[in-house]
Amino acid sequence: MIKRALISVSDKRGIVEFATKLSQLGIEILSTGGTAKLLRDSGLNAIDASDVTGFPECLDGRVKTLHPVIHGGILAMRSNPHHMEKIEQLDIKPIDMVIINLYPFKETISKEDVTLEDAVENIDIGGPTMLRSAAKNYPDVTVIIDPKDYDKVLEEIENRGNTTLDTRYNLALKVFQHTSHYDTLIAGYLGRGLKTFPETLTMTYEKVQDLRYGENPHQKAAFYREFGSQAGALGGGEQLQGKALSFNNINDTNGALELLKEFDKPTIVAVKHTNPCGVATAENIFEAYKKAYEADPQSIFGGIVAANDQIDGQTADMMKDIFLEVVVAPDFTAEALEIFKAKKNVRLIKLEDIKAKKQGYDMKKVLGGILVQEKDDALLEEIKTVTEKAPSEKEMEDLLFAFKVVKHVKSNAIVLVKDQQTVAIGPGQVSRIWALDNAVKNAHLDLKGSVLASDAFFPFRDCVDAAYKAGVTAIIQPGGSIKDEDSIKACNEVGIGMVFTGMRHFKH
Ligand SMILES: NC(=O)c1ncn([C@@H]2O[C@H](COP(=O)(O)O)[C@@H](O)[C@H]2O)c1NC=O
Repeated sequence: MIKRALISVSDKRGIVEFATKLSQLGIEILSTGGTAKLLRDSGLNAIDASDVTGFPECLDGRVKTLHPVIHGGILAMRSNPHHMEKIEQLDIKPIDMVIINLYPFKETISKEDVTLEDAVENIDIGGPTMLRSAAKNYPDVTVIIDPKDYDKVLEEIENRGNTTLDTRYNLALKVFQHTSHYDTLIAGYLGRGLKTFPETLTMTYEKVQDLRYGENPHQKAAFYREFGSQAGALGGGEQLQGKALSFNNINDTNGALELLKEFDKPTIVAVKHTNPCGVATAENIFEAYKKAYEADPQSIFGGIVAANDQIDGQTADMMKDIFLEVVVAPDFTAEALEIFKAKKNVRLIKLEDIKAKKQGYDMKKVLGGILVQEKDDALLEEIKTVTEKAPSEKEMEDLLFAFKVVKHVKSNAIVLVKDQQTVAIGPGQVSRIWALDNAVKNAHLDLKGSVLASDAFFPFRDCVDAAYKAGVTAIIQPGGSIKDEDSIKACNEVGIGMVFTGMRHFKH
């Protein structure tokens, strides 16, 4: 039977209605300062926690409920005669239900002008302490952290005088999930800007949505977002059309966005299975799309297209000729939206700040652990010409374009570019020459006069020889192989200009 409840809430929405029902059910209500006042002002009979503890609330509310009379009342195991004898001796009365929500720490640190003092003052101490006491003693105590649970709990009390053990267990679990989320936000805020990797790593995410399935239909999945600004991330976008995003849509679109952020001029990135299949820069987004499409008209089918400028009617008109899973852009003209109406299955995402770069770490789940590293947000250390011939200015522009793209292709990766357009991409091979051979073999455009980028050094001269055969005139690569001289010699023999960047970009 629930006889006494303690209510202490920061977010007071719905609490008067809930407390009124509890009161009508004959449950005695204890409460803290602001909550008690609200309940009394609403005509309810609420006993101040300070009257129960015999201690006034003090230190600007830092100490209200931190007292053995409160915690003994919550923690005493009703099935343990020693506990019950003890609390009786100490004149502590059981508290059977605890209804709490915490100081708004997350909302406070979300404010742009938040000060450290403000944030610290919004770290709730007494609330989580009571929540933990009540959740630990779930066999006897009902604990509510979420107003969404008010109705279910009321229904059970109305029907049987108490909640079920099952409900109390689930509410307790919810509490520990909530308090660990709350504490992780605090640790994250206080540790913000630290460049070291902490001894223990706690992360917290909030569910955005359940997904229909994961990478494959037999895998269940959900999408979670991290705390903080979603600027430039998919979570900050607005879906204008189409079915809900799938697991693969989110993963692929993310891959497209990361690559797109390398460019300022109007650029299109088309992605398939997280690898780019066509990337192009042009004077406007239509020309860029045309070039990205022509780079590989086969693979773009069913792919993801990301644009860093508004999609207009002309571009939408061309896009509608094939099936695309997702089109993400900072905006769409009214004409473009009208055209896409005929292609209901295309998911359109408006992401205004698509160029915004994200800080933070990269993480990769491995069996039994997680790898954490800084984001790969640099491009190169230097540009050093290592051959007799230096690349021309135009070749240099294309080399840099190619190096930006190859950075985002799964290793081993080779990218060929001509006129700011990928003309061949060789992703994810276990041998570098295979990546090059695949790129050349599957190219849709003429490779004569193209330039080549490699994500890591050439272990042998074979890549230079194959590149020359394909029509490549200049190469960009990190350098650093003990056989660099062999590749340089191969370039000099055929008049290819090669530059080293001093920076490798493996991506797996
Ligand atoms: N210090 C304490 O003993 C204490 N006990 C409860 N609180 C919190 O005080 C808030 C409610 O305060 P009020 O009822 O005065 O508006 C709740 O968010 C509750 O979690 C406390 N405040 C923070 O630590």
